[in-house]
Amino acid sequence: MIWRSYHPTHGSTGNGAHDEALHDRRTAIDELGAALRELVERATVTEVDAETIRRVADDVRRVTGPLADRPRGRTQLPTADDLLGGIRMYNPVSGTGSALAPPVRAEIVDGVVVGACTLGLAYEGPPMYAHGGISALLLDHMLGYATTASGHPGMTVRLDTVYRAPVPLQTPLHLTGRVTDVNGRKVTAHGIIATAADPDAILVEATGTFVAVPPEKAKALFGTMRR
Ligand SMILES: CCCCCCCCCCCC(=O)SCCNC(=O)CCNC(=O)[C@H](O)C(C)(C)COP(=O)(O)OP(=O)(O)OC[C@H]1O[C@@H](n2cnc3c(N)ncnc32)[C@H](O)[C@@H]1OP(=O)(O)O
Repeated sequence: MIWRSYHPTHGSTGNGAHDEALHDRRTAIDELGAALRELVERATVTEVDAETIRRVADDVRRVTGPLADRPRGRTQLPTADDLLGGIRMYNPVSGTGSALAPPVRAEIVDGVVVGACTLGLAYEGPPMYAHGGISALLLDHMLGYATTASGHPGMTVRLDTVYRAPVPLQTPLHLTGRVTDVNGRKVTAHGIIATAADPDAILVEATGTFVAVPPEKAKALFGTMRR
């Protein structure tokens, strides 16, 4: 599974009408995701008065009503996703439909996953800097992408994170992830977060161990999943 951002050419089935409807749905999800992220960031940075905040809260509750019509449960995959094709619209790191994702844009360059994102004030931990858990989240994602892209997908069983310097908010970031060792079912990967302006100065780095899930475990964990 590769958690990449959606692009219109991904996941083509050869069925024109179906592909067009799917593309339209994914584009709409992209648009809603962008609007939600803007809402989250504006709600975080605003210093308007309490009356305005209450009015916006009422408005938001009202406009989200239509989305409640056809909810899916945890065993049902989003119809816009293509799990095996690596399209996860709501992934909380890279999903363009997610209100939680920065989102990270990542690609593979010479066998290394290279990512970019900018974290807004919604991700704040220490004043002006990213929450440490967010850095770990981004790195888990980068390492998971690297292990999957290398042909050795697995689940994280361990993530060792070293915080060398705070990660600044509202600053373009540079992220990497690469596989460093494959030993049977166990894969080790390493990644970093730096600023785009100074990509060699490591702010946070992580080493992760990923374990391939054997078929019987996969059945127990994911067997109830349906499209
Ligand atoms: C339909 C498609 C869906 C596909 C869905 C794919 C989802 C991808 C998700 C990607 C990334 C995530 O966020 S994953 C989410 C966070 N991670 C999780 O929730 C994983 C929770 N952990 C687990 O469920 C389990 O540990 C498994 C299933 C991963 C592995 O269990 P297991 O099969 O019983 O493995 P086990 O025998 O214990 O260990 C195998 C080897 O790994 C080593 N090992 C185990 N744990 C550790 C550890 N913490 N640190 C070091 N090494 C460890 C063992 O010593 C052993 O080495 P040796 O004796 O062989 O030398």
